[in-house]
Amino acid sequence: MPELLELPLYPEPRGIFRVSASAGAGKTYRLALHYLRLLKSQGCPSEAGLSGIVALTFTNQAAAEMRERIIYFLKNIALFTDLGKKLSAETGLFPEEAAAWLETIFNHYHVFQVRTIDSLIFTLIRGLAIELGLRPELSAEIREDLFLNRAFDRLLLRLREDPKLEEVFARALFTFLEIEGRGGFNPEKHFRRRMREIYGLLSQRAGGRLLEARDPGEDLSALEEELRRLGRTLCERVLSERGEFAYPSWETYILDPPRYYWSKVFKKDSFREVLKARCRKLAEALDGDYQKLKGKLSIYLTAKARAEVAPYERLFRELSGELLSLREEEGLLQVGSWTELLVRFLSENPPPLIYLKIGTRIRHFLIDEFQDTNRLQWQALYPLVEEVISSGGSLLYVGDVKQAIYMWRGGDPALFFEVPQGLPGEVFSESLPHNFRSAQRIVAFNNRFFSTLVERAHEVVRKLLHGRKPPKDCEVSEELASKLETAFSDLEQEILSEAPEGEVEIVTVPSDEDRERFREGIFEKLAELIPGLYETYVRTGGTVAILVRENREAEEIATFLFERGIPAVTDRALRLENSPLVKGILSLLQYLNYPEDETALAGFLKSPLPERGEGLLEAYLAEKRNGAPGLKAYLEARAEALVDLLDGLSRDLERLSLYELVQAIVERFRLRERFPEEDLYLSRFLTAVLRYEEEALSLSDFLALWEEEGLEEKVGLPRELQAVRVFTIHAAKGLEFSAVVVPYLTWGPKGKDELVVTERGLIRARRESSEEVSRAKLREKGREVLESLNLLYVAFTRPRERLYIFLPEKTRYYTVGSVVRDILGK
Ligand SMILES: Nc1ncnc2c1ncn2[C@@H]1O[C@H](COP(=O)(O)OP(=O)(O)OP(=O)(O)O)[C@@H](O)[C@H]1O
Repeated sequence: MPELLELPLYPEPRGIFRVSASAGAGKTYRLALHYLRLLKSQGCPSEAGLSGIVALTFTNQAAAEMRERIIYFLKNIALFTDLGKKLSAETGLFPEEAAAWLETIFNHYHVFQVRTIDSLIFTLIRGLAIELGLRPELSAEIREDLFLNRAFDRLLLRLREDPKLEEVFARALFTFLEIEGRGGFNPEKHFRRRMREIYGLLSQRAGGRLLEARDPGEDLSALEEELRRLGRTLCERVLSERGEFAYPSWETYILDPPRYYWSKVFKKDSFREVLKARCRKLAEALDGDYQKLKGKLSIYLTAKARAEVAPYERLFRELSGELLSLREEEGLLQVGSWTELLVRFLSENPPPLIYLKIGTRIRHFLIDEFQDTNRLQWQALYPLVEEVISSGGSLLYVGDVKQAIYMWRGGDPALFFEVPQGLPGEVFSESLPHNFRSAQRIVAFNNRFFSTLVERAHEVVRKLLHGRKPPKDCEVSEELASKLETAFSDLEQEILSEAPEGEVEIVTVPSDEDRERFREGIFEKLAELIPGLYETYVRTGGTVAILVRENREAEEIATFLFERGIPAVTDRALRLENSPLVKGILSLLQYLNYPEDETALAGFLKSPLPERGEGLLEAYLAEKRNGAPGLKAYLEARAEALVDLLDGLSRDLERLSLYELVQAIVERFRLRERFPEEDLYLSRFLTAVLRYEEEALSLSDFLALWEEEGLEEKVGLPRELQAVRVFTIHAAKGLEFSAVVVPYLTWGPKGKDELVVTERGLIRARRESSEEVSRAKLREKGREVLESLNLLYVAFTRPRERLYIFLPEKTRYYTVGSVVRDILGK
């Protein structure tokens, strides 16, 4: 099979190219190179040539990096640097051609199609708005949580006039409070959150497809009656034949199976184990009845597991209806629902014109990180790719199924190998054997570690699924282990002899049984390690990353480093709340939104925004004890200029956008001049505000949202930032760092949420559930097992030179930390 780079450029490459390779093998690099070769194949640089090549990535960040990489390569070729010479030889592009393409890109940036899959799908939807029954000006894309909140508010408004809805709502609330036993301090907030989770479960986890409306169907009380009748008959026969139960209480349980469903008496293989040994004959005679009872109980438990949470599904349907109305009335479409809408349309109609129109313009597709694509996205793209291939174009897709970490969002790594099926073109597969990223010792360590993991796949998977004492046979474990073996089969990489030696260090930390000591131990080690790494790498233009599983852990570590004077950023934000200025602006916004809010006013006074605010506040508090008036009245008497300024801002609220308002605050309090060291924070905050504003939020919407998750605001980090990066592994996918520390090896499958989506819809799985329900739950947990191991792989393969793994001396539960201990023989 020819290698991609050996394929002739003339005529243009046609067919399907698949590159699968382990981490750091140069997949993304290869994709960028291929992009350049495709430019070359277009002949004279032109807008049409540029728009005919579409490179798709998974996240906005990845798209931005890909664009940068392509431009960087072209610049190097144009300037004929050493790298440029190499690239020129590999791509066939001459310096003057590269310069001309650069100019074309800058002049026609809007057709420089390096974008996310979602954004392409949205373009398609917009092109089909009329056919889809959407408003043609459809443009606002809005975050799902926000969108759901609005749909939820609309539901609440309808409650009073719609008794049917009221009942649906009341039942869902009952499920939430009574059956699930949730609620907490602020039940409304938690209920909304739960409905968002349910929405996620039902729409995304189910492969992105919204489940059809359906009703539980089974009549629970009839089943209960039937179970009691079967139990009664069985007991009567035992007693009339002078039989005796092994334990007297079992008689009570058998008489009322719906109530005592959890009892061991329903878990025996045969009735012989239920009666005393002397009743063998009788037990054999009644075994058929016992099995029948058990079978019925299982049907009942499955039905119950459904019925208990069926109200959620009904409310979910109402919520979906509201989303639809929002879509129709306001032309809003939330992320995630686009694809479903398009796929549904495609399945009911012949490939629409837009596909043909776009399809004839696009000549080549390139897709990165394909292992995280979900089936629905692929179904939406398929007609377009088919059109491109059958008209002589190409598809190049790259990925690594070991790095599939978005299965929880419907990502389906099995797609990777299914893609060519049905596409009308020749298939070329290639794998890249070398590791270009990591130092020798790191590649050797990962080769050894993960191949041992594969050798012991069955044991590892069983323990992760069931704990340290797993059952001997478990169908789900076997399935998972063989999936793991297949995914990791091509894992070993060749080491480049010119790569630096590098280092892998296992750092022992206390057992995680005592959470507090464990945490302290980790922080102690970080305090020893990070300053040195900061000096060696960050100060000299390199990067140091601490990779964790949860955002919460990232926040905690970043704060800890911050307090020790080491600049640290998380992938979510430059810890905006660390900035007293941002805090002050938020208090002021709160006050402007609701001028009765004296706490907000006090917060603003305490912040560095007003020059003598803190003094004023202290004086006020001292006087207040003697019955002074409210804070605002106090300020009116003592700080007239400040009150005028506030009133001015209140008036501005009417005419300025949110972004302009924040800018006005920055200017009027001269924040940039007074606090130059906070400039970065202010810019970041303004960027975040701008993003929120694009979602057309009012000030109060903005504040509500910020309170919930503003601190998690994702704003791209400046590359040149001199700070330790504390990232989640999800955010670090595709990236690389000079040194990587993995401090918390505590993750593993949680299997925590009792709700599982099955073919039958939403069910509630508990320990005593029927076998069918338990298996569904176990499969769901199995997905988490694979994802946990893939996360380990992604984390260990990010460093270029040094890798530090913090290994707990002992672990309470069987987690990835235990896997590492087992594999390393610790
Ligand atoms: N052929 C090559 N020559 C020189 N450097 C390369 C080559 N291929 C890749 N690299 C470098 O190796 C590093 C890893 O490459 P890249 O990010 O493309 O790998 P990847 O396979 O996409 O990794 P991952 O799957 O972990 O995201 C990058 O720094 C890249 O510039």
